[in-house]
Amino acid sequence: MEHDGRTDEPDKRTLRREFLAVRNRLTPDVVREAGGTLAGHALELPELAGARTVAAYVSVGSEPGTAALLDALRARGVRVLLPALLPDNDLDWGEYAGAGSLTRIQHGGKMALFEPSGERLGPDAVTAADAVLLPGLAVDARGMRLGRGGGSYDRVLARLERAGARPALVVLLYDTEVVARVPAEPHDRPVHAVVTPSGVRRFPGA
Ligand SMILES: Nc1nc2c(c(=O)[nH]1)N(C=O)[C@@H](CNc1ccc(C(=O)N[C@@H](CCC(=O)O)C(=O)O)cc1)CN2
Ligand SMILES: Nc1ncnc2c1ncn2[C@@H]1O[C@H](COP(=O)(O)OP(=O)(O)OP(=O)(O)O)[C@@H](O)[C@H]1O
Repeated sequence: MEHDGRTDEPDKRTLRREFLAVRNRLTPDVVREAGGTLAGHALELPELAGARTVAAYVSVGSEPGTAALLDALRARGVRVLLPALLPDNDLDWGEYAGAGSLTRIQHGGKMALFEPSGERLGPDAVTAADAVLLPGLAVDARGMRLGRGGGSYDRVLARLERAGARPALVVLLYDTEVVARVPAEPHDRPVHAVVTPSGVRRFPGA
């Protein structure tokens, strides 16, 4: 296993590759079923029960499915914001207006994403969210999240902090992705909870 030379921990790049390899072996049925179960748990979170605006994302490939969750939130009357990737990996935002309102965008060599086709609200729109649902590849006992490596959500979290916004931060993962420890850098910020198909785990120190 590769190391970053500074600690005993495997580096982020190595870990991302390992977690992605496990995800890529999941069948479409497992991915869909996990999404349905996960949506049920997420919808019971008190942080989401009172939320008027939720920043979420449209899952792709073998990410735990978010389609059921997005539609359930919208049916509740929640304003759901979805990200659109900018050239520098920062995120712009637009409102979710149903599955038909999404456009598949291939960003060069990066993964293809489904983005809102309506009005763009600007990167600061996320500061209006009462809860932010984050993608990731793993989370540890402190709530530190291993992301995809683009730094998109690191920027979102930094922007929330600058604005003095304190939304609930919830990462959506598979059970095997909740681990003892992931490497953390000074810019990394912990999340408050993780939702997996088996339930919710909170990180009180976050
Ligand atoms: N479904 C979904 N939507 C999402 C994310 C996500 O993880 N999942 N994002 C999460 O931030 C944001 C998009 N940010 C991204 C940033 C970088 C790459 C990217 O470069 N991907 C390449 C190579 C990564 C690498 O260099 O290792 C790839 O996936 O092949 C993709 C998305 C917003 N939307
Ligand atoms: N606030 C920020 N503004 C600009 N770049 C940042 C910020 N925070 C982190 N970065 C940069 O983003 C890159 C990716 O960081 P990191 O490896 O922690 O990604 P990640 O947390 O796994 O990804 P993501 O945040 O997209 O889920 C690093 O080069 C890092 O320096």
